[in-house]
Amino acid sequence: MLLLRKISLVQFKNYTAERFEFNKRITGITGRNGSGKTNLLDAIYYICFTKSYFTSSEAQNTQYQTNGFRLEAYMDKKGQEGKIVCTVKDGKKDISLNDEPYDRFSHHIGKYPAVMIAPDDAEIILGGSEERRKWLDALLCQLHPGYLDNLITYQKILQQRNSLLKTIATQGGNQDALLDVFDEQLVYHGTPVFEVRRDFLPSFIRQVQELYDYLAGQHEVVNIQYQCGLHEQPFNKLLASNRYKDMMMQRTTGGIHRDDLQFLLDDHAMKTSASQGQRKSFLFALKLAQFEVIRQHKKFPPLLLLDDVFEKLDRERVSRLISLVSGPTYGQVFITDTHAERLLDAFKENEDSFQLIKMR
Ligand SMILES: Nc1ncnc2c1ncn2[C@@H]1O[C@H](COP(=O)(O)OP(=O)(O)OP(=O)(O)O)[C@@H](O)[C@H]1O
Repeated sequence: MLLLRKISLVQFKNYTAERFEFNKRITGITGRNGSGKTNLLDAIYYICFTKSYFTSSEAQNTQYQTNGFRLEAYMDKKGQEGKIVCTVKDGKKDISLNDEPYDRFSHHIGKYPAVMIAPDDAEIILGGSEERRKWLDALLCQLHPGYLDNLITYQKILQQRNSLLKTIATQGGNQDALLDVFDEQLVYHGTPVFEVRRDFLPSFIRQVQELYDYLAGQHEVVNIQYQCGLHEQPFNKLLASNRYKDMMMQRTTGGIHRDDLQFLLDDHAMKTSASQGQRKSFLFALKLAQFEVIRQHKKFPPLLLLDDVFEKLDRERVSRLISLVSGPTYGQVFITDTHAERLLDAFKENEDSFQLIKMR
């Protein structure tokens, strides 16, 4: 079992200095709008992923008029204590586990897995392909240790290749040899990313379907299609055949950075055809299936962070969700709501494992 025992937040968003202790499996967090419920979930997400769920800007995570923040958390993973400290000061970020600083933050990710379900998640369906890649990558890097390193290196090489393409366009000259080197590196780091994405989806979609049917209370066929140029040809061939076009466009037009996922409901694009309720059910199914694969892979349940679910789902779906997450396969759950009574009522059958935190 993975349990977050306590966390302290200093100058993190609206928290000047605050400590929270968690002694039950399920923690309800209540308080008025803007009182910091989501920010507390985000701090928990931060110590698991070394970054905020909501923003990549550390300035936005830092309390206004200050120059940094500090998060300190104590985790219990299968009986072993882990002290995680994240600090950002004057733009410099440090993360340590049990007082050992990390050289690369990517090495922390996956050690303390978590799944967040938040209102903005609709962007996974409605937004651009980047949103879907971000979601998939955040999941896969918790399962495959080398995945994130490959992805980071791939992005760096991609940037270098794109600036070389710009230089060629403005200054001319033959840079085929250097492009060959970049291509080789893109293939080396990009192909394993493609293979992990491709192999992951078929079994994942079965879990999404099961959860969708359960939450929606009816059967509708959902599907995820993985769109990638590497289905048709190996990466080196794709880059070679695109080279002329890339030089014209001054950017790399094919590769795993262009991948997308097509979400389907009864064979129609979810983005344009599904109702709001169907989209919400799908998103929850997607996130809970994510939870399930991580649980099976790690052999313990990740933390589950549920933000504002009462506002997002109708009563029936909420009660199915609550009975699911109260069940034995779930671990520590954090759930926010503006109404304390609604939380107490939802978990009244689990009151022995339920703790309520009230924000001031
Ligand atoms: N960098 C920051 N410095 C100080 N305060 C911040 C910062 N970023 C956000 N806040 C404040 O945090 C508050 C929002 O907190 P949060 O989103 O956690 O509220 P909430 O309790 O989840 O609200 P709701 O019920 O509306 O979802 C706002 O009052 C906002 O001004």
